[in-house]
Amino acid sequence: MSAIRIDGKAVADTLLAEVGQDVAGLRQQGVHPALAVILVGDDPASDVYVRNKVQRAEAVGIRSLEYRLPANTSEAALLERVQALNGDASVHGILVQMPLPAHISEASVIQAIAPHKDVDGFHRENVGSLSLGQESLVPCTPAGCMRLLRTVLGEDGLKGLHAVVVGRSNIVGKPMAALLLQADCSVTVVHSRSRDAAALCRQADIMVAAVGRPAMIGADWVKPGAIVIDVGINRIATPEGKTRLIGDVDYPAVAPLAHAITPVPGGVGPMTIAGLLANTVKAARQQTGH
Ligand SMILES: Nc1nc2c(c(=O)[nH]1)N[C@@H](CN(C=O)c1ccc(C(=O)N[C@@H](CCC(=O)O)C(=O)O)cc1)CN2
Ligand SMILES: [Mg+2]
Repeated sequence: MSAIRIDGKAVADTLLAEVGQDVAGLRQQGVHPALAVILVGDDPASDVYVRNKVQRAEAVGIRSLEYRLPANTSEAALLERVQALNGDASVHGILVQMPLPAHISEASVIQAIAPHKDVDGFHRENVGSLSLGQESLVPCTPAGCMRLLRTVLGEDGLKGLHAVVVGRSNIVGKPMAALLLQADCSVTVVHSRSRDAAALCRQADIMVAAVGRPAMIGADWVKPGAIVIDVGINRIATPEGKTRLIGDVDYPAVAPLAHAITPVPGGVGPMTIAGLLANTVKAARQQTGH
């Protein structure tokens, strides 16, 4: 039996429809949610993500402000832009597209965003609230993974399961582990220094792969019947001289033994932008008391 293919595009479309209704309701009450998106430099993938964020925001009725700054923008100039947006009460969400050019400290920029406008959920105040199980703006990709898991397992279906997160990045691995723990999973985080990573992964009822290494997770890493969430988005060359996207999971090898699995593309990726817009609405509500 082949696995359930978790359709992230369909789940994201449902979330976007909910966000659209929330935005319409807020606008009737005189609140127009607004998202500022800042891109520094001309990385082609970032350019596409930013364009998609702005288009999707507008499609659900969120006002978007787009700032495209040259690659040689100084850290001071970027911080100045962030401070100006922090002080603008008509802007509810601020997002700085990552990665930033090497001469700019991502950490400094993230900490400069007002926590209540930090719709990526990367600021230490939001990270701290998440790990304490308190209300916060949650990073969009891990929040999206949780929603996909609940579509398969139901609202309470994660309780007591063993979840293994592969990767310990600040933007996916760590917040993912915190969210799974909050859902009453037993959580293991596997990383590049873990001893016998494959054996740890084979214990997983739920596996979330977020390492950025194409097809690293093969069939011998996965317990039959596991639910596999693939966060990896790796662009690889094809023999025909083109490129294509693949995940961190070897999909053709793993799908036959998993209970459910996300494809790449069309799995976790679409949830990221939908989650961002949901966070923008949440931020607008919090800031306006609606
Ligand atoms: N400030 C941020 N920077 C980055 C984030 C983030 O959440 N906040 N995440 C990634 C990039 N990203 C959004 O910014 C992102 C990545 C992928 C997708 C997506 O929809 N992927 C599709 C495939 C798209 C394609 O064909 O290229 C999929 O997986 O189906 C959306 C958003 C790093 N930076
Ligand atoms: Mg993301």
